[in-house]
Amino acid sequence: MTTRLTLDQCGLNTGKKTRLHRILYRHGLGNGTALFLPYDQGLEHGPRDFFANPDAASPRYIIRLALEGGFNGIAIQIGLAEKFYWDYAGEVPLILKLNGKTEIPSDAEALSPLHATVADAVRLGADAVGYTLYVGTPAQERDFAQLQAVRRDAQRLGMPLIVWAYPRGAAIAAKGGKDSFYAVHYAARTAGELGADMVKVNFPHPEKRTAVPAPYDREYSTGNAVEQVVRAANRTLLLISGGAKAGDDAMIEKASESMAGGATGLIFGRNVWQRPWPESLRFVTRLRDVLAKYPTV
Ligand SMILES: O=C(CO)COP(=O)(O)O
Repeated sequence: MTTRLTLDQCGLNTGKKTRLHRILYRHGLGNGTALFLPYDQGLEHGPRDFFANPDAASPRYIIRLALEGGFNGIAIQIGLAEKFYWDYAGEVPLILKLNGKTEIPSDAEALSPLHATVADAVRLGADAVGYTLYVGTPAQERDFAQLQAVRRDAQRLGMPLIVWAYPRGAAIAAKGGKDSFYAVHYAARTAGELGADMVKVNFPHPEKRTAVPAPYDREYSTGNAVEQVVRAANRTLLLISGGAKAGDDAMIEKASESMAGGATGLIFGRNVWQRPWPESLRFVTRLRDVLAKYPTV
């Protein structure tokens, strides 16, 4: 059976470990797994993401979902954190996203600029910070340098660093695309190499494994793809993201395969809040049922 990475194996300083312990064992199911509610899509994709369920345009809908759904944390940008987090402070952990961008310019040379600091996260009572790293774009060098400064502050202030590791750009497109096994596997490794405490990746698509050059075409032809991505992340806890809205059963299968592969948890946004109330809450219950089967021991 696949074992899940424990906090004690992560080599964390006291503040980071305390905060991650709070997230993983004092919230959600309290069994070491994580269910995060991301709500940065209003910036990243624009208001179009709220057309499917207009109620979700209001942070209050998200707050209600986070609380009633028993999430381990919500990931939001500084503006919403400043204006809304106090309404439910302490009841659900805050992951402050430190960088972000709109989808208006093309992603080809994507770099997500910083607009908040680790010190802001401390001031707001956050339990982690989030950083979006684009792996493989021509702007990668500047991205790595920007991440280095965040990593140092996070280390100094005892703040867990969660890296959204997104493969992007023409080079990735030529090697199977951003959801290919190659891209996701490499992105998880990259985040671990650069000092992430937790890494968020897209679900690796096994059927795209062969779209890349050797040795990927033969080395990774069998088994649970998530398991291999978890191994690539080493002592960095791994989260799998939801992606565009899909059917219930497909999402539950994705969640189960992720957890069976050793992921610490799920960070599902649109698939949760693009549903109207109370359908959204019912779907969260199904996700929690999956997590309940995979406690971290
Ligand atoms: O982490 C995420 C966005 O920040 C994932 O969101 P989605 O589940 O909507 O893809």
